[in-house]
Amino acid sequence: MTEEIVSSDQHLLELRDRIDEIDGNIARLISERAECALKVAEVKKATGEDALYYRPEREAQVLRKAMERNQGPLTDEEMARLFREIMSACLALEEPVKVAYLGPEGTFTQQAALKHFGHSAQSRPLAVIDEVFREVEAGAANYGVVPVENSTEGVINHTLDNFMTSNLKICGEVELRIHHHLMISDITRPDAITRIYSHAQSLAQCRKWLDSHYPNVERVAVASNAEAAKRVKGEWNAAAIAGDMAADLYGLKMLAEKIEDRPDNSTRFLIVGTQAVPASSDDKTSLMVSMRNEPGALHDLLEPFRRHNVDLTRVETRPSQSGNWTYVFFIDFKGHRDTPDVAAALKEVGACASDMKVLGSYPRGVL
Ligand SMILES: C=C(O[C@@H]1C=C(C(=O)O)C=C[C@H]1O)C(=O)O
Repeated sequence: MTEEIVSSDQHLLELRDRIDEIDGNIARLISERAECALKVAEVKKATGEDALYYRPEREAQVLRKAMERNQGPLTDEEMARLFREIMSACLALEEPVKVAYLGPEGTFTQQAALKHFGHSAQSRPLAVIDEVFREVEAGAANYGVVPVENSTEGVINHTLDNFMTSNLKICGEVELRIHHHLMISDITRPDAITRIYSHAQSLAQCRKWLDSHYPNVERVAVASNAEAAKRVKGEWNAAAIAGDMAADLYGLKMLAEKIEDRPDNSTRFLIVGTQAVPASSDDKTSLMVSMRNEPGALHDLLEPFRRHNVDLTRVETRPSQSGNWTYVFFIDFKGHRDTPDVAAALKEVGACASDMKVLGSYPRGVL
């Protein structure tokens, strides 16, 4: 018995010694990698004032390689997440990247910003989507993160409409699985809830769950689900629907977890900036087009994509801001604008459109 304990203790010590040794090696290699990144910064600086330190296409390639190389036991996603943070720290050594996101703190957009840029980025919450665009246009932030579509509730019109007046480009996308929880504060009486706060989108994504569990409770739409979490702090008869980050931030208790109606509920976010991103070999392009209001216009618009084998991933229509009953199409497709098939399709669409703007070619979301 005692002998067994001694030998398992001994085994544990040996394994921990081995882990210490491996950690030493990892630390040395990470430092070596960071030295390399600093040298890359010098090369970039030599290109002049407007040197671009953050390179979305290269980061996507590094993450994809981390996943391809992985042989377990960690999952590919877990491995990529670790590399995400290493790169984030290396980039911060070159030049800390400044990111504006649709706040306040604790929103899913903040979670998306962290997922895309890692924790070494300097991030700043802004109150509305327009402000995120303005902050990047003014150069106060290098990039902005805004939601663009939800798998249950559809498009976020405000984001699309901003592209009609803004010159910003899309530099990346990030997808996030959205889990909503019903949460309460220390003073809330669970049996006396008369009001549930959340963002309108989140209330809509949990509509069926609310209908069956809280059919007679008032649903109050507020500016964000972080704001909902904040309000619940001081109310004994209210609950909020929000995500994990908001619960942590405001120290709330979960009353029911993962209450979204669809288990695959996810939101896609865009990274907006001023740079044109080179091809990463697995890219998407977003396009904004207006057509003359005549028969067959939509067919003429889509036909070149079919002919050049370009795979459309999304088509949205928004009323144009220049006249009644005229429309702007937002089209996403696979491929980079510099590749021959995409370039040929774009040229033909441009010839029949009354107006066309390529919003950006960017790496497909990796994580
Ligand atoms: C090191 C570079 O700069 C940044 C940091 C990267 C990294 O740590 O791998 C990758 C791309 C850039 O955002 C580079 O451009 O290669």
